[in-house]
Formats: sequence, structure tokens, C-alpha cells
Amino acid sequence: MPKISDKKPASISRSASGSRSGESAGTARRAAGVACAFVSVIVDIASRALTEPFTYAVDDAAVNEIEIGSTVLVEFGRRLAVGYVIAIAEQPQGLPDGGAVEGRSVKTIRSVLARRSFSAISADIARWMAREYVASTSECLRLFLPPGRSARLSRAADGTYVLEQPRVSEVCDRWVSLTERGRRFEPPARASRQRQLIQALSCGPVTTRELAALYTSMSATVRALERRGLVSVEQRRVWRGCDQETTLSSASGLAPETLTGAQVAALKAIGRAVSAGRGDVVLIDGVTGSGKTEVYLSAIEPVLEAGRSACVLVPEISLTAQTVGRFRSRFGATVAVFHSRLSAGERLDQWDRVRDGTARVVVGARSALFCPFSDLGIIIIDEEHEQSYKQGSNPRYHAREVAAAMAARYGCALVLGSATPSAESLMRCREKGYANRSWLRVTMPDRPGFAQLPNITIADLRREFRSGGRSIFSRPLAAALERVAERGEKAVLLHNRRGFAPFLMCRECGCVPTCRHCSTALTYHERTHTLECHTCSTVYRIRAYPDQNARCPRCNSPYLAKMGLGTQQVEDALHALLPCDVEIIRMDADSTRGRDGHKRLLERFDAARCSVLLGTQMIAKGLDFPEVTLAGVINADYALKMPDFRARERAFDLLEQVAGRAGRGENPGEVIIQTYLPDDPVIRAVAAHDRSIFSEHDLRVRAEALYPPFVRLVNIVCQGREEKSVRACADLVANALRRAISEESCGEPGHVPADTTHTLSPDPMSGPIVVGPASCVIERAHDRFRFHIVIKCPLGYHISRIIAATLSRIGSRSGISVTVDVDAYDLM
Ligand SMILES: Nc1ncnc2c1ncn2[C@@H]1O[C@H](COP(=O)(O)OP(=O)(O)OP(=O)(O)O)[C@@H](O)[C@H]1O
Ligand SMILES: [Zn+2]
Repeated sequence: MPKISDKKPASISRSASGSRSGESAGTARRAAGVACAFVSVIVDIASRALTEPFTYAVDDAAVNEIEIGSTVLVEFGRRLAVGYVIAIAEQPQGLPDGGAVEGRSVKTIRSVLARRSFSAISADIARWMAREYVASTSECLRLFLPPGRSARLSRAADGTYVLEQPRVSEVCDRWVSLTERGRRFEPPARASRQRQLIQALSCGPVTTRELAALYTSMSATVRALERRGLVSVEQRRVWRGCDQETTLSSASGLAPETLTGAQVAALKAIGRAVSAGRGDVVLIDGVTGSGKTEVYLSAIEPVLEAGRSACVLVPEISLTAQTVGRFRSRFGATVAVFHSRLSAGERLDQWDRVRDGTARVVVGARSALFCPFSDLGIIIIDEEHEQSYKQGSNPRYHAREVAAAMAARYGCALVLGSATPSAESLMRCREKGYANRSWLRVTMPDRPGFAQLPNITIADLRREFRSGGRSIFSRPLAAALERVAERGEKAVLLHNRRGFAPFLMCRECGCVPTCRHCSTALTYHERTHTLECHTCSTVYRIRAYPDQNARCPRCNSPYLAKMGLGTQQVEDALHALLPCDVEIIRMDADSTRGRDGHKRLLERFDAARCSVLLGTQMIAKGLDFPEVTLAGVINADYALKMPDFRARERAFDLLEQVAGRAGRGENPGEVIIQTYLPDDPVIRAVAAHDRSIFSEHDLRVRAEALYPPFVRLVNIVCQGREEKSVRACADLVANALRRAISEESCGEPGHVPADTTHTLSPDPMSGPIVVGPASCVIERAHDRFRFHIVIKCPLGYHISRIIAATLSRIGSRSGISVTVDVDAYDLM
């Protein structure tokens, strides 16, 4: 590892804040052959306060190496640090944030650590993200760096800084081939090794790895013939992560003969947004199975023909072989794929393929947004309502918002698709715009061809219970499952396990074992006899009734019994109900472990003649199997009962999505939803295929209680081991915020920063409201107490700036962490 001595501290002048970084300055400098240059550097030190760049000089040695996007080593205060170049100019005054800096007081960068890995546009987006999400600019920029290759400094015991080697590297194969002379070469009769080698190469180049597998120890022979100029050895990059074959019948992306009228209309709207080049947004509000994926595929074609690239985001959960297969079969090797199951090396290789332009269609989860695109023509977000587009750790960005900011900067179109669009997106479309960009909604109300939306039956579990039904399956659902078995069709069955996860409860004293480190109830895993904490992953061994060793941890009673309903139990009930030639496939976190677990289960479901796919949320999304004629929901109620203002929207999305799996082919589909709450507006809306029954009710509630989409919501969580000091810190933060907000409104009434003005409906409030602090719903996690403050804030008000300034004024408290979540989704 290279060691770098820690020279005496250097004072580095700090530049004022700026906005745009121009690539043209660097290009001009090189064209003019100017040797001396200055750069704006974002220093990579974990601190929310470090959002602005610092100015450094570049000496002659480095001047030809340095570009926007380079990683450099710099002195920063008393230490060394890694930094990222976001702008270059001949004079400090020429830097977007320069001017205030005197040339001679500026430090010179130590060295260039890595070549360009992001563009000026990316740097601009990272700075926007840092401002918007109260994050440090370096943590936002790091999203754009090559996976596993970013430079890191660590401090050794003797005080020197050590540059850590990147964790991931490229892999090359060595290819051996015959040269012109080699082809004419006749090895001597006794040289059997040489003969073998020449023969192996006679049909074309072979890798040394293959040679080693075929013949042990061929390397000496290769070397010998190479020296004589008879064979040549060439390094070629291996592209990992490009070979995910699947046998799924529906993973083909063959274009249909004709597009539906709605598809044509949607494509026209997208075409207009692409050619407008302003970052306009098109929301495709299309029922399940209406052919949205086909619209995405057709919209990408002209973009590729124009030489530009496309980025397609899908929720992690639906990054299945089926979705990926459709894109690969339409666009071939130009597709790069990003999902969490890729190895670090595969990620790097996919990233490099995007950078060198071999891959121009990227399909991936939210982080795919940060690929090194050169000329982005379209960004597509499928299932745009999905909560997984919001990042749960710093920087807590929402992919939809980042994509919109990107689309504006790239001058490309943003396409959002969903059968259940988010309240936020629907509102922006009603207002016809947001943040100076046009938002247009197009609907696709029908399925193509003869496919119809399925018929929906609500099975009232109260009535079922009153008339003596005690089975997991109500009579209508049991009968429907039996019909599927008789006809040799397929069914999907949702068992929404969250909230129904089995837990243990003492029948005598009512004790429910909770985690020692967190305030969460523990999930019981029957097969391993363990209780597991889903917050901190602690595992406790335990025995449950009727095991003889079962004991309640509080009262020692043997009646520590299992409650709730596990997926395995539903699986057992299905086996009991259906004939044994019906294949039952269970898909949950346990059965999909491993890299291809998910894909293999779907392939089995696909290949079976008659089968039932039973699973958690993961079966609800995006699956397209035309033979599915029944979709069932074991219990719809959990989703409705969560203490969260978005719970009802999420419940509606989930039910609508599951229902959408049935009847996508020629045979009509049927949906049966079991519930104790048949009169709930969510259930009635799903049953009637009429979103407005639920959304009118839901929006009224949210408008009255001041919740999104009518306001923006920021959740600030303080955590620490000592309850009292955490509480005190939260009080301090809340009061400081209240003061800052009231000062702000006195100074300049109605002040709205220029880049966030838009035309949404009149604000229901005149200024931000700070609520709390209060204990979080999860009061304790990982042995740390949790308090939160919620800010409700009018749309268009730039609250992030005030939060950042307030927190940096307060400074950090030892042992207490403060996290800021702007546009929070998880308020627990
Ligand atoms: N114009 C068309 N003519 C005939 N079939 C089509 C057409 N467009 C799409 N399809 C077929 O209809 C089915 C549903 O399409 P697709 O999966 O694109 O729908 P979707 O709107 O993305 O659905 P979901 O929201 O449920 O994921 C697919 O099997 C697809 O091949
Ligand atoms: Zn725990």
C-alpha cells in the first residue's frame, strides 16, 4: 500500500458557494496549452457541513491529467483527504465559485488518484442532491463513482495516511492464438505438448484458463512458442454479469403486431417530451396488463437510433429474469443490468460498459440512475409509486425527484409508469407542471386484445366466521382454487406476511417476547426454533408450545404459543386442499435465498402445467404469466391498519397489483380478496376498479391533516444510548428550527427561492410547522433511544437550507446522531 507522509498542516482558502460547473473552461485551457490551472474540489470528509467546494491549484505535472470528475489527493486543514474535481479554470476567478480567492494563498493538489469518473452534469446533480436532502456533497458524488473503485484514505498507527487499494478490479482473460508463422509451423514429432497446443489453437483463439482445464500445465509451452513468435498472447477484458439466461417463456420482448390506440397515444406524448428536450415528464397511468412495458420498449428505440442512451428503473423486487429478459431480447448486448444480487465485480463491469458506450440501455434499481451516461435521451421509472425508490440511508434521495432533476439537466424526457400512480405525481399532473417542467398524464384504461380486467370478489371473513368457517381459505377462495386445479390453470396467492409474521405469546400472562436491544416484537421461525429481530438481526433460541421445554420468559408458563400465520402454514393448507398433481411454489425471503433463487422458482411456476404461486409482496409486481386465471389475497387487512398516512395508498397499490396478475391472457381472470373490512374505501375501490372511491376519501384526510402531497414532510431523528440527553438534543434542535423558521419569515415574507418555484395549488399553510419532538414508533433500536421531529412545510419552500444551517450552527453532540430525511416515507 502506498504510504503518504503527513506534512505540516496547510491552510486552504475556502471559496464562496457557486452553482454550475462548466466543462468548457477545461477544454479551452487545454486547447490554449495553458499550463497552470485551478480546480474546485469537493473534499471527501464525512460531515454534513462540507457541502461547498474548495479551490486548489494544479501544478504543471498534473495539469494534463486533471479533468472534471478526477479524484485527487489534497491537504485539508491538518490532514490529507481525497477530493473530487468539479470545475477547472485558468484563474481562481474563473471557477464558478471562485473570485474571492487570491491565487498565491491557494494550496496545490498533491496528486491525481483516478481518472475522470463523472461528468460536469453529474457534479451539478450531486450538488443539487446535497442541498435538497441536507447531505454532504461528497456522499452524493460518491454515488457516481465506479462501484468498488473509489479511493479511500485511512490513517495508520504512526500517523501517516495510507491509500487503500480499491476492493474490486477488472478481470482479463489471456487469449492465446496462432500467429501467421505459427499456422505454418510443423512441431517436431517428439514435441507432443507443442502438437496439442497447436491443435487446440487451430480453430481460433483459446483462453489460458481453458487450456489449463484441458491440459494441465500448458503455460511453459505457451511461453516457449510465444518467444519463438509462433503464438501470441493477448489480454482481453472479461465482462461479468452479462450472462443471465432464463427459460421463462414470457421473457421475450418480441414486438406485438399492432400497438393499441392508447399505446400509440402514449408514445406520441413521450416523443414530444423527448424532442422538447426540457426534462418534461409523462405519467403513464395504465391499468395492470395494459402494455406499459411495450410502451417503454418502443419509446427507447428512437432514442437509441438517435445515438442516445436510456435508463430504466424498476423496483428491486421486480428486477426479475422476466423483466430483464424482455429488454435483453429486444435490445441485445447493449443492455446493462444493475441489481443488488450482482457481485462487486459484475457491478464494475456493467458500469464500465456504460462508460465506454457499449451499453446504452441500463435496466436497474434506483442506483442505476448514477451510471456514467454520456447522452441520456430518456429516463423511465416503472411502478413509479413504489416506496423502494426512496433511499433509506444517507443521502436519503427519492429516485423520482433525482430523475426529474437529471432529466432537466440532460434535456431528456422522464417517463413514469404505474397502474397506481403516487398521489404526488397525480397532483403534479393535475396542476400540469412542477418545478417549471410540464407534467402530463396519459391513460391506458384497457388491456390489449381480448384480455379483460379480472372480476373481483370480496370474501367477508366476518360472515365466514359467523357461519362456522375456520379455514385459512374462505369458501369462495377454496372453490376457486379447486376450479383452477380441475381446469389445469395457474393461480397466484398473496400472503402479506408483514404484520402477520408469526410471533410467540404466552397464553397465561400475555407476554410477547421483544428484542433486548430494540422495542420491536420478534418474529418466530418454526423450522429453526428461533426468534429473530428484524431491526437488529439478533437471533434468540427458543422452544414454543407444545414442545416440553417451552417456557414463557416472564412467568415461566409452558403455554408460550405461536400466533400469527406463516407462509409455510398456508403452504401446508394448500397441500391439504388441492390434489397432489398441482404444483405449489412458495416464494418468500426464505425460499428465494441465493442468487438465482427467485428466478428458479418462477421458471418452475412457468414450466408447470398447473400450479399455485404462494408468496409475499414479491409476487405482486410485474409478473406476466398469461395462464394465471386466479389471484387470491389471504388477508387484506394488515396493510390498512398500519399507523402511517400512506398505509391506505400502499394497501390500494398492493391489492390492485396482485389483482392485476390474473386474466392477462385469453382466459378471463378472477380475483378473491379475503378481508374483515369489506366496507373500507380501499377495498371498495379495488372491487369496483375505481380508484376515485379510495383517492377522494384519502386526499380529503390528508389535506385536513396537512400531509403530502399537499405539504412536504421532513423527519429528523435523534438517536443515542442515553435517553435523557437524546431527548434534550431533540428539544434543542426543534427549538432552534422554530426560531430559524420564524426569523426567516420575518426577514422576507413569502420568500421562495427561485429554483423551487412552481405552480401547485395554493398552499394550505403560510409557513413550515415543526411538530415534536416525540418518541419514534420504534422507540429503541440497536440499544439506542429514538426521538423525532417532523416538519410540515409548504410546497416550494426551501426548508433544506434552513435545516442545514441550523444543524451546522448547533454542531454535533457526542454519542448522538441526527439524521434528516427530506420527503420522508418511513416515519416509524
Ligand atoms: N399491442 C399489444 N398487442 C397485443 N399484446 C400486447 C400488446 N402490448 C402488450 N401486449 C401484451 O400484453 C401483456 C401485458 O403487457 P405488459 O406486461 O407490458 O403490461 P404492463 O402494463 O406493464 O403490466 P403491469 O403493470 O401489470 O406490469 C404482455 O404479455 C404483452 O406482451
Ligand atoms: Zn433488535
